[in-house]
Formats: sequence, structure tokens, C-alpha cells
Amino acid sequence: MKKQEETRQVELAKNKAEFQALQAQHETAEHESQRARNQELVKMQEESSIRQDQIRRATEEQIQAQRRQTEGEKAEIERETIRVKALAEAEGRAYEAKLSEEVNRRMLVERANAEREKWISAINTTFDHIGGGLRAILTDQNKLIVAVGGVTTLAAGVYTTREGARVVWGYVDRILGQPSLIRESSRGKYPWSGVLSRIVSSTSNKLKWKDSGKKGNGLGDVILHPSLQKRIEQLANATANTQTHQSPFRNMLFYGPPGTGKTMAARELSQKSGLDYALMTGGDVAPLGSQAVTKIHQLFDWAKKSKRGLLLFIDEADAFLCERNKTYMSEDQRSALNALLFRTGDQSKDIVLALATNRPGDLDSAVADRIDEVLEFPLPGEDERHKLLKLYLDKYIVKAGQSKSGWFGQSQPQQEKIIITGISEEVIREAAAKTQGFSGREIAKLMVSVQAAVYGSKDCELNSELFREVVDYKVAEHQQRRKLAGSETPGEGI
Ligand SMILES: Nc1ncnc2c1ncn2[C@@H]1O[C@H](COP(=O)(O)OP(=O)(O)OP(=O)(O)O)[C@@H](O)[C@H]1O
Repeated sequence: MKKQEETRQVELAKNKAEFQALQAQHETAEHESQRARNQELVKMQEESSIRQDQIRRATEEQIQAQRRQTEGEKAEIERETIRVKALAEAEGRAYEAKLSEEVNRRMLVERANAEREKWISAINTTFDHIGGGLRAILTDQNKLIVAVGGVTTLAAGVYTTREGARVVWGYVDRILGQPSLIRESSRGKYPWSGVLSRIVSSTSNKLKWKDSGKKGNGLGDVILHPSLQKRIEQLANATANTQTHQSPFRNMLFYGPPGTGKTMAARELSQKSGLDYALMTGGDVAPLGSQAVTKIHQLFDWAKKSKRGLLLFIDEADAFLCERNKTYMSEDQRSALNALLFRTGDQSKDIVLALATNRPGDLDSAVADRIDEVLEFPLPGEDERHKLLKLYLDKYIVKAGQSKSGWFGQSQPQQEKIIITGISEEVIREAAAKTQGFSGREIAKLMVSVQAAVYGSKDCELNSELFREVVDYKVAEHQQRRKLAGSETPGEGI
């Protein structure tokens, strides 16, 4: 019994333990599921708050969009109102303008009608008078003569005034139209120079050419070595023929020491070939600065206007046309040179370019490329010096006292006549030998000094002693100058 009781007790304890284990298990499961439910609840709450946020934001955006739309519509309405208002105003103005135009037009028509009426009545009256006058003239012979004379005088007056104005205008145009770069020109000194110079030059040319056959000097007062002189005469003939045959001119380069007759020869050449002549100096271009290009173009435009063709002589050409990549050359000078190259790029039928320089090697290669004829002007040889001495003796001594009458017989201030004794051919030859190395200019100046010495003397007489004295003095001065310049005597003769 006791045993049974114990077994039952054990059984009971066992069941109790099982029950407790089951209960614990159950509690754990319950707890887990509760936690899971809680987590789910928290998650749901979070999701709900996110969704609420989204909804709130969407609502706000919608409200904003509605607000914006409303504002846009309002602005659009305002714009439309303004446009309609402006349109209405414009239409109103256009209408007003049309109205005033119409009023003006009517007023003009009325005024024109009134004017026409006035003119018609004036014309009728005039014709009545003219008719009456004509009848009177035709019936009265005296009146007829007076009328014809009056009309003829009037026509002559009109014609003379017109032609006179044309001549005066031509003169003004030539004088004022001459570019400032030109220092000397055969064009436009006088209004009649065009006609007169042609007559004079053609007659004098004929005479000179005839003379040249006799004297062997076809270049007026220019004394050159015979071979150089011949070359210049040939060039003058060729240039004249070129012009007649309308073929392009040939450009020239004259080089040699100063005072050897380059400018004189160019002047003579232009005269012999029947061309106009204009001289400019290369040194005048640099001071023009930025104006130089315009002036060069002006010069060529002016030169092109010459009907006979123009010989443009550029003295001291190296000052303007020197090598372009020289460092001291300014940008303006370079542009001026380029302008000249541009204007002389093609063979020209209007302009002959004659350049003169003492330093031909300094010229830009493009300039040298434009030259067709190169002529060297050396210092005069003994024969040329002899001729030069005779020429200037004649000019400054022999002709010194001769009276010259100016235009319309006006007398010029007169020089005293010089008495010449003992100036033989031999004395002149001697002077020619002594003046070796002298340029033509120096010989001319020597003779001016002789003249001054004569006028400074008591009797106003030139004898061989005084002449020799001045020559010796000038020769010594020449040597001194050469020494100071430290240069060697350039070669003479050809
Ligand atoms: N061959 C010459 N025959 C006559 N006179 C001359 C000659 N050469 C020079 N002369 C005299 O010298 C002056 C200057 O001559 P010209 O101007 O022709 O020389 P140039 O060679 O052009 O000189 P530059 O190179 O200095 O310009 C003339 O007015 C003239 O009096």
C-alpha cells in the first residue's frame, strides 16, 4: 500500500514536472509570438508614419502647383490685357495719322490747284506780252537788230563764262589737287600749261634734237659721259614709242654719287619722251607717319590722271624704299613701302617710275625687281668737267650782265656786266684737270664762287689769275671736305 502510495507520488511528481515543462515551453512560445507581434506592430507604425509623410508632401506639392498655376494664369491675363490695350492704342494712333495724312493730302491738292491756276494765268499773260513784243520786233527793223545783237551777246557771255570757269577750275584743281608729297611737277603750274607746254616742248624738242646732232648734246644743259647720254636718249625715244603704241612703260633706276645730274637727266628724259614729270623725295615719306599710306595712294591716283603719262621721279629713294626687314624701319614706313609695291605690281601704261639713289644696294629686293633699266651716273670725267666748266662759265660769267626782260617787257633787277680777259681754252682745260673728283654740282658751285669773287673785285673783271685762285681754293676745300668725311674718292668716268 505504501509502495503503491510512493509510486503514485512519483507518478504525480513526474506528471507535475512534465506539466511544468510543458507550461514553460508554452510560455516561451507565447512570449516569442508576442514579441513578433510587437515587432510587426512597430513596423506597421513606421510604415504608416512614412506613408503619412508621403501623403503630406504630395498634398503640399499639389497645393504649391495649384498656387503656381494660379499665379501664371494671373500674369498671362495681365499680359494679354496690356497687349490688347497697346493694340487699341496703336490702332487709334494709326487712325489719327491716316486722318491727318488725308487732311494734308487734300490741302496739298488744293494748293497745287491754286498754283497751277496762277501759273497758267502768268504764262498766258507772258505769251500775250511776248506775242506783242515779237510782233513789234518783226515789224520794226531797228528793234530786230537790237534783239538779235542782244541774244548773240548773251550767248557769247554764257559761253565765255562757262569756258572761263572750266579753265579756272582746271587750274585750281591742278594746284590744289597736287599731292603734298610732290615737290616739283610739270603739271598744273598755269592753267594754260597743258596746251602751251605741249607746243613749247614739241618745238623745243625738235630744235634741241636738231641741235644735238650738231653739238653732240641732246640733253639740254645736262653734261654726261657720251655713252650714258646716248643711253638716256635711247630710253627717251623708247618711252615715247611705248606711249604711242600703248604698251607698258619701263621703270628706271639712276644711281651714283650726289650732284651728278640724276634729277636733271630724269627731267630731260620726261620732256623728250613727251611725258609729264613729278618729283618727290624719299625722305618726305617717314615724317608722314600713319598718313604715309594714304598719301602714296593719293599720289598714284593723281599720277594716273595725267593724259600724257607721268614720269614719277623719287629722289633719295633709299630713304623710303630700303630693305623691309631693317630693324630701324617703322611700321608706318613699311606700310608705305608696301603701298608703293602694291601700286607698281603690274606693268603700267600711266606711270614710269624713275628712282635715284646714292646707295642702290639698300633698296628692297621687291623694289629692285620692278626696275627694268639701271643707269649709273658716275662723277664727271675730265672731258665732262671741261664741258661743265664752259657751261657754267657761260651761265654765271658771260651771261651775267645781260639784261633779261620779264613778262610783258618788265625789266628784271640787273647784274653788273663782267669783263673777261685771258680765260683761254687752256686755262679751262687746266681747271678741268685740277677738279678731279668734283661732281657736276661742285663745278656749278665753283663757278658761282668765281662770280662772287669777280663781283667782290674792284673792276668787276675776270682774269686768269683770279680764276686760277678760286679754282685752287675750291680744290683745296674739296680735299679738306673729303678728308673730314673720311671717305675715299669715288671712281670717275664710265
Ligand atoms: N651732269 C650734269 N650736267 C650739268 N649740271 C649738273 C650735272 N650734274 C649736276 N649738275 C649741277 O648740279 C645740280 C644738281 O644736279 P642734280 O640734282 O641733277 O643731281 P643729283 O644727281 O640728282 O643729286 P642728288 O643725288 O644730290 O639728288 C644741278 O642743278 C646742276 O647745276
